Amino acid sequence: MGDSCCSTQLIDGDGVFNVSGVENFVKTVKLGDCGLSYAVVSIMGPQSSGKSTLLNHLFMTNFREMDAFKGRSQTTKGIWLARCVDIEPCTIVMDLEGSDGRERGEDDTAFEKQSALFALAVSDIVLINMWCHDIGREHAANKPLLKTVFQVMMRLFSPRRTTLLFVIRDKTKTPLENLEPILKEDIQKIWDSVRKPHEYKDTPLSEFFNVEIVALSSFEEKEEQFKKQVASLRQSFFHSIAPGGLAGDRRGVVPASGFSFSAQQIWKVIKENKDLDLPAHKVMVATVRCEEIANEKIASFCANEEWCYLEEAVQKGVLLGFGRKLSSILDNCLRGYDMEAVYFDDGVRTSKRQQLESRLLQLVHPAYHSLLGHLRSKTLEDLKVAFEKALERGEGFAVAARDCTESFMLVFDEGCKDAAVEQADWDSSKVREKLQRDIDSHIASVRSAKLSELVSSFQDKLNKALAEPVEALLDAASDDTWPAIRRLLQRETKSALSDFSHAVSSFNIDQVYVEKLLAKLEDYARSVVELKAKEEAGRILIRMKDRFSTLFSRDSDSMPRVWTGKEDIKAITKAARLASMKLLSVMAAVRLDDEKDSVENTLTLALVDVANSATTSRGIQSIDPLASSSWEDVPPTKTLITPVQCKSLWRQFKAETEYTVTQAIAAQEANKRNNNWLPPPWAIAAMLILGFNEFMTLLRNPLYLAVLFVAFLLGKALWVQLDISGEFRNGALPGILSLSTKFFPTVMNILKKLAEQGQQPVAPMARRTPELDSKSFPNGVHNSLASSEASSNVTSSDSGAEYTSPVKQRSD
Ligand SMILES: Nc1nc2c(ncn2[C@@H]2O[C@H](COP(=O)(O)OP(=O)(O)OP(=O)(O)O)[C@@H](O)[C@H]2O)c(=O)[nH]1
Repeated sequence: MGDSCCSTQLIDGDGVFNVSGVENFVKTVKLGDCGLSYAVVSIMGPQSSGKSTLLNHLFMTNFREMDAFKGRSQTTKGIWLARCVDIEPCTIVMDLEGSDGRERGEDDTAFEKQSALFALAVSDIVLINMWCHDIGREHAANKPLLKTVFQVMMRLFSPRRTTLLFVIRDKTKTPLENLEPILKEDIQKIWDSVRKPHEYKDTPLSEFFNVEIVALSSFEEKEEQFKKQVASLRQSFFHSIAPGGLAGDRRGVVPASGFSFSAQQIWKVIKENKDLDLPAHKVMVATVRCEEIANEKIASFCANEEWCYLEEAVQKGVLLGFGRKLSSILDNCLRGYDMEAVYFDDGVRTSKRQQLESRLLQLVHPAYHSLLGHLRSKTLEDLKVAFEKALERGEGFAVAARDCTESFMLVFDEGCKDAAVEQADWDSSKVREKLQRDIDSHIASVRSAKLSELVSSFQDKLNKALAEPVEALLDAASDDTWPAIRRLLQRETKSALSDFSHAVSSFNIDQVYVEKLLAKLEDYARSVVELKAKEEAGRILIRMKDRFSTLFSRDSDSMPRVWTGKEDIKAITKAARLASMKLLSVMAAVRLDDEKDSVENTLTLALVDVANSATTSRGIQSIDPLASSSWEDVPPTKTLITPVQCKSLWRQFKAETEYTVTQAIAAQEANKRNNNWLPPPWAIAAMLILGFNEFMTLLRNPLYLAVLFVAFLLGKALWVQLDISGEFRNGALPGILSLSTKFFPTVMNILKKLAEQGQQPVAPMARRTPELDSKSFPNGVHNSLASSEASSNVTSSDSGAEYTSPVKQRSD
């Protein structure tokens, strides 16, 4: 109450619109907040007809009035604007420059027409100020004005009814009831005389205008009455926008916040002398204003702290309650728009709202998208951990995979629900599909890792179960070797495959793949055997030699052989070689498929029987069956040792075992020689019979006996000193040569020692007698005794030697 307001010039005398002034005015009187609840009043009338005076009394404004004492000259130039004080709803009033202005000259009616059109376009109520005495006058001052008003009204295309309130000034004693018909007749005449467009030809005046008439006493002469009448008139402006009020027709009213822009545009169109299509104008104003409001809302949304927080938070990770919070901010923003744009054209408002909404959603979509991205990756990471734990707990792979997938897809769906913005129907299915794909690929990779782990653990088991037994079987190399290996392979493979099938059943993988894995495992088992066989084949020569020397050097009870001379070395050698060849034939090929081959026959024929055949068919060129790089009935993939390799191996084997046989033969011969030392028994018997007399003589003669004893001692000393048995260990010839060089020095040495001992005194000799046992004997005796002990130890402990030298045994 009681707010007064300075008037603002809306349009100056030169027709320039005061944009900033009006905007300022709108802000000051808070017109923008009024929506549609406001009324615009304007006043037209001849110059100096007391318009400003009337407005100031009627609305308590402060338009400039002419000083009564200075005479009647123009005070109001252009159009002025003020807010009516204390009138509800908010009413603004425009004071127009007086018509028929002497200042502009008679012909300058352009501004008059323009301002009249402007007032009609903008106002709900137009006051037409006229002198009472002009009523019924042919050349009344207001007639051209009215004509102008009616003419321009046709150009507004306006569907609204404007109130024309005729204010009759300086009323006379003639009652209004008498004046009113005359005035209405005048008005009708003017209306009729106005040229109308075809469509309005028969349109009655009442369709465009609501004509009201009021008469006031003279302000100058009857001021009190004037004031009373004005006060009464003021009452009609209260609630003027209510139906039936002076501004009751609200059609086409521009919302208050658009008033400034609307007035500006209307004036622009009028100045350009174009037709003023008010409905189109209204849409245009609505479009511009709604756009402005939408822009303001977007700007305020961008600056919204809560939104800024959300936007920043979703860059870092998942944010709970995102959808709810964002929806609420968006809702506030849209509601703000609705409130401000509510009075603008429905169609425009709605479409601008949609645009605003889609712009806002566009603005927030990246945040939503980023949130979904975080949600997706977090869900995937959580699934990985949970899946790993489930597997560690021992859950079946397929069950764990299904459960984890289901539960984490549900978590993702919940997250999507939480992130969903009410205003948008964004589709999260693409992200969901991506997550599903990621989960599937993770599970697939874990599955393949677990399967290969499983496969390799079974391979390890197979390796353990097969490698060593196969090695042992191959080492034994007999006719049953390969059948035994086949049985072993079959048994172990069967058990491994059955265990593997059971283990793999929890993976729920398709049967074809399972078959593939089983086949892989089966192949692996075979490959273990094949590899082992190959490895053993690489050591065949050592194995053959081992076997040979074992069989050759030990008897059937595994006792070391002593080559006494009775053994059939040839037969033993043959048997040992045959056994070694058996090894070769077993190792020559991999025989996992129970097929028969002729490797052994070929080898026997070519290697063992070759001597026989060579002797029998000497001179006849026979084809060597081993002169080939492949066996007749063994495929190359299964061949471990080719025939030609067998041949070369056999040659090497024979060469390297030759020495052992030679040694054995030598040992046997040496043994035989040792056993032949005494003459044959018949010779001993003959000697005893024939030499009986000499023998008896010798026994009877102690001197002969002493000589014989000394000769024996000398002989024994020579035997020991020369180590005759040792010298003959390496053969007869080297022994004889060695003995011949050592014989004389040794004899001399013994004689010298005897001579030295003979010269020494008897007493010391007698004293030293006890030591003689240990020192007077040549070193060789002790050495021989010592070495005999040592060698007996060696012989007994060195049971693993290739063979025990019979020569050595004899020396003991
Ligand atoms: N006779 C008469 N004179 C009046 C009345 N009211 C005001 N006047 C006088 O008319 C003169 C002009 O008054 P304004 O109110 O300035 O008239 P106006 O129409 O606004 O004038 P312009 O703005 O120049 O067109 C002043 O001297 C007033 O005292 C009235 O009711 N009767």
